[in-house]
Amino acid sequence: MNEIDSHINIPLAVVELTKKYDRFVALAPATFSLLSGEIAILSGPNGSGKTTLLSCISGLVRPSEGTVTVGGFDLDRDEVEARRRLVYVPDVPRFYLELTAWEHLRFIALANQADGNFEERAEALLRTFGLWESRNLFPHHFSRGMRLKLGLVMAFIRPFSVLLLDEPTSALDEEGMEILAAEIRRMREQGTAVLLSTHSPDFGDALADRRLLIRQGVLEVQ
Ligand SMILES: Nc1ncnc2c1ncn2[C@@H]1O[C@H](COP(=O)(O)OP(=O)(O)OP(=O)(O)O)[C@@H](O)[C@H]1O
Repeated sequence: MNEIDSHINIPLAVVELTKKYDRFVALAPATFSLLSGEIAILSGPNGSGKTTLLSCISGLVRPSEGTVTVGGFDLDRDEVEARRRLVYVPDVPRFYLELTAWEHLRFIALANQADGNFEERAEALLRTFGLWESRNLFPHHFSRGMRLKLGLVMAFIRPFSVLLLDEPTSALDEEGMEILAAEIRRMREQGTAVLLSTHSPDFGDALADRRLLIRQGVLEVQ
């Protein structure tokens, strides 16, 4: 394997990623990479920088310095290609007021050219997460847990090689956590790299191939 191939085979590479708000350092230079099929659990106290790290990697928040490379594509220079390979589920997913749950899925699938077999895949995912009966409702009428589940289904309806999840367990019941853990294990088998923040030690222990710990913006890779 040459140098370029080995680089492309690393789904996620983060180098010296830094975020400052004025003089406050929310994320000190952070460097790590994830291999294909690797699950990394990100933990740390409230306000330590977990969401900041995930949102900088996802491209939602612009870092002050550093690079993010997804499947060999630089998030800054090749944004479209990098974003095609990466999906981010925030702890509080946002929805369009005008669209039902089903319409959200169709919209995401179309936008990502992932409409092959759409109806079958959407039904299977909605059933898995217990949202099939609610598919024609508007997500702003959903409970917090249902919203998170729809956020997950919206992410999983299209292809990706890197999955970022911000505290998915905070809104899920016991059964929801088991369903999510099973989905994540299935993705690991398919080679997806997963970075997941959680305050739940049990959930993290059940899935972790690697641990990332963040304290006061300083990332420690274990
Ligand atoms: N837009 C912003 N402007 C200024 N400071 C911010 C901004 N966003 C985040 N911060 C600060 O950055 C720090 C890290 O916040 P972050 O949301 O990343 O923490 P977290 O580890 O995800 O916390 P929690 O576990 O409570 O969700 C906090 O001190 C927060 O106040």
